[in-house]
This record gives sequence, structure tokens and C-alpha cells, in this order.
Amino acid sequence: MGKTRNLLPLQRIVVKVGTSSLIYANNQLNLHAITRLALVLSDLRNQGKEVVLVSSGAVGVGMNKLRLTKRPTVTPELQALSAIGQSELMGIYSRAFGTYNQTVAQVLLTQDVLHYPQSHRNVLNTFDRLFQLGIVPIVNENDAISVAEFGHQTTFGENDQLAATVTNLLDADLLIVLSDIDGFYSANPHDVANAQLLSEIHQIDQTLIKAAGGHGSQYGTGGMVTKLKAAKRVLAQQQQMVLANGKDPQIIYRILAGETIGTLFTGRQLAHRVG
Ligand SMILES: Nc1ncnc2c1ncn2[C@@H]1O[C@H](COP(=O)(O)OP(=O)(O)O)[C@@H](O)[C@H]1O
Ligand SMILES: N[C@@H](CCC(=O)OP(=O)(O)O)C(=O)O
Repeated sequence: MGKTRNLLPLQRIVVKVGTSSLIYANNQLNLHAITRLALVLSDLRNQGKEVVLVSSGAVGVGMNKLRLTKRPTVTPELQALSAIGQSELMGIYSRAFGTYNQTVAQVLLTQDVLHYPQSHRNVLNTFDRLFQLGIVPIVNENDAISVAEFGHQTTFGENDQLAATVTNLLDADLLIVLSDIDGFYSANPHDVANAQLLSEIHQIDQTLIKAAGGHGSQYGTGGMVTKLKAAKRVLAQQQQMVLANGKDPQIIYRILAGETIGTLFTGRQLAHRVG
């Protein structure tokens, strides 16, 4: 066996999947990714792990439903699309997980869970009970009601930081961020041909933030800057995050087995062991 990572213990895992992993560039659903994700996460549940899925895709699925090819920019339009897409998305997940006898639950969050102690307690109680019941919570931002206004900032704005917040809140052992790219590179590989994949990152500094240039996918909102912000939140709480390609969600098994794959964000300097 080659070089592996020592990520243990891995009992509570948050997996974030971006729009680019769920929807093809032609605006159609990536059924392979969705069904594989359902299989892997249901299987991890069967192994006794506590699994949370943070899924983007409400706006993308809404666009697909209304046959729109260009992402709108006006807030009420985006909110309406997310409302249309979110219920559709949950239906798709419910059927996909149902194939493996796995029940899912929808949890829609706003930043209120961070700012109001009662909301904070309530959401923790909900997750605790869902874990006890053996259910996989599927989390998204409550896009239809989230606002970004002075004095009442309820929106996360995108799901990378939402996923990091959930990882913090639940004191999870690992956040896996699945995207359309193999990990974090020294520059955007779509712009710079010889960009290098960084296997391990211990600290988010200005050089890295500069390397996270460019935009994200057509239907998502995140891009790499938000993944770095998420990693920063995770590192601040001495937790760990792996950014990897969600093309085949079975990659989750390889990550959990400690394979050196994607980019690991960890505060631990000696995360490798040679097996
Ligand atoms: N340094 C970098 N390393 C990797 N990808 C980068 C980097 N800088 C920018 N990107 C871009 O970020 C994209 C992934 O972000 P995004 O499309 O928002 O994914 P998701 O939908 O999974 O959130 C990549 O496809 C790539 O074009
Ligand atoms: N709440 C939005 C998430 C948007 C978002 O962050 O998208 P992505 O960059 O693909 O993770 C949705 O479901 O469409």
C-alpha cells in the first residue's frame, strides 16, 4: 500500500455536493451522480456512520424544470426557482435513497441558526433526533426566505460555507466537498495549463486566495473562493475537509479509506502514514 492519510476517527461525516456535480452543462440531471451518491451515503449509514448531505441544485433543478438556460440574476426570480427546484430535488433524492431503503429528511437553514440561541438549540435537537432515527438529513439554504440586508443577514449566499457551518455545528469529523474538479490547484486549471494539484493545505493565506480565481460553474454560485472560506471555518474549529471530484461519488469510499486523493485541508501537520 502507498501513502495514505490518517483521518480517523470518521463517525460523523458531512458531504457537500455542488450544482456542477448534479447537473450537466446542458442543464440536464446527472442521474449517475445522484443515484451513486444515494447508494454510497445509504451504505455508510448501514455501516453505522452519521451522514449529512448538503446539496445545492435547487436553482439548477428549477431552471431545468422551467427549461431556462441562463441563470437569472433578479432575487425574487432566483427565490421562486429555488422553491420550484428544491421540492423537485427532494423528490429525486427521496426516490434515489428509497431504492436502498434509506429515509431522508429535508433541513432548510438560514444564518439564524448561528445568531439566535433558540434556533441554534432547535436545529441541533432536530439533527440529533434524525441521527437517532437513522435518517440522512439533506440540507440546503432556505433560499426562498433568506435575505441579505443590513441588520438581518439570514443568507449564507452559497452552500460551501453553509456546509462548513453545518460541520461546525454538528462537530463532524470530516467535511467532504464534491465539486467538478479534482481538488484545489495552484491556479484555475481551466485558465492555466500547468496548474498543480495541492494535496494538503494547512492554512488559508492570501497566495491561496489569489490562486482561487475565476468563476464557478454555470448554474452554481460558489467557485473556489467560497471553498477556501469554507475550509477556513473548518480549520478554525480544528476540523478537516477534503475537496475532491464528485464525478463518481464512490470516491467517498476512497477518501474515507485515507487515500491521498483531492485536497485535504487539515490543521494536523503529520496527516500521512505509510501503510
Ligand atoms: N485554484 C483553483 N483550483 C481548482 N478550481 C478552481 C480554482 N480557481 C477557480 N476554480 C474553478 O472553480 C470551479 C469549481 O467551482 P464551482 O463550479 O462553483 O463548483 P461547485 O458547483 O461544485 O460549487 C472549477 O471548475 C474551476 O473552474
Ligand atoms: N442554495 C443554492 C445553492 C447555490 C450554490 O452554492 O451552488 P454551488 O456553488 O453549486 O454549491 C441552490 O440550491 O441552488
